[in-house]
Amino acid sequence: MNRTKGVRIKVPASTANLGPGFDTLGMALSLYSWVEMKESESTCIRLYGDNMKGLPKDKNNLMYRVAQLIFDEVGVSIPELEISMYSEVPLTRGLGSSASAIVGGMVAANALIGSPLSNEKLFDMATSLEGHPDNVGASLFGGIITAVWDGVHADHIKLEPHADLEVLVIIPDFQLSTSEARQVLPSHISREDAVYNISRSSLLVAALSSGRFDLIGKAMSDRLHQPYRASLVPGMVSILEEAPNRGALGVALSGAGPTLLAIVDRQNLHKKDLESYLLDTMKSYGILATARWLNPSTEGATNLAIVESDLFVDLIKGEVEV
Ligand SMILES: Nc1ncnc2c1ncn2[C@@H]1O[C@H](COP(=O)(O)OP(=O)(O)O)[C@@H](O)[C@H]1O
Ligand SMILES: N[C@@H](CCOP(=O)(O)O)C(=O)O
Repeated sequence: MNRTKGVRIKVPASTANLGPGFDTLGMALSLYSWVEMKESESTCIRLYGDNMKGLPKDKNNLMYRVAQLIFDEVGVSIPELEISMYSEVPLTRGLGSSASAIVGGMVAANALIGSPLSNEKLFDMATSLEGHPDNVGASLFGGIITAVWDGVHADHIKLEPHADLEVLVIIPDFQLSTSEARQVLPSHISREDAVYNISRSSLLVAALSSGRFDLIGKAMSDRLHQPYRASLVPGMVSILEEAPNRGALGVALSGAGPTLLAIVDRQNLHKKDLESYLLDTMKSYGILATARWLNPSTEGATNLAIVESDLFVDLIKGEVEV
């Protein structure tokens, strides 16, 4: 087996669901994590930047655990690893931090042993761990992905985001774990609501593929998860209703929340007004939030260069180890 000295991977964050595509649609975003991994005499995990605060730095760390899943799958033994990670992705805000860590750890571990596993196999393993393919698929493949998971295998098709699509995320200053935001969901839904979502999710994929910006707003409406999660995200209901009148092409809860996402036409001249409206509305509900203008990331983790390196420090530009 061809083992390289060390590997470095860049992984995009993600926004899952895009409204109606619960557990199905995802889009990679230009907010990144970097993971460096190499064999070591004893395990050492270094985490850089405020977003990494509180995460375990021993063999319980998610990235170490997913790396061992890869080695077990291939039948190699590398029990001791040096792993470094720097991430721009805030934790538990609905921007796919866990998906980034899973994908980053898996792609890095696979690369470390000469990439014996295909991207499709990594996708199956990552989906099995995360429980749904939307956010891991976006981080792994980039672009907009539509995915299906049958409990064993995940299939996907990647759409190239239109060059005029820009994304505004409003990140509240509180955390909401995906597991908590899934607990409020009902286990059964009516046929009417199922039809409502199937039709809009299909329309959204078609609108995104064909550049029909005029239909994105209508297509991003949802009855499967957002109404049930509304009580967890103050201000969300007002924003979902009003943001399309303030210049958003469409608006949704990002992943399991609490971040809200607006899809915007890059040419829109009133982007600043939209941002102010969203921040002011959150504030009126007592929520402080940060706005970030992002782009869809067309490249996923697997498409970016894997380099030999043992100088992670180059990359982190003075970020402090936490
Ligand atoms: N770099 C990382 N290393 C280890 N664990 C991580 C990392 N990033 C995220 N996690 C785990 O994922 C959890 C957040 O996942 P989740 O609740 O799904 O929210 P998110 O929307 O950010 O993915 C964190 O509390 C932590 O347990
Ligand atoms: N489909 C999932 C997506 C969760 O994404 P995350 O980025 O919030 O972890 C859900 O809506 O629960």
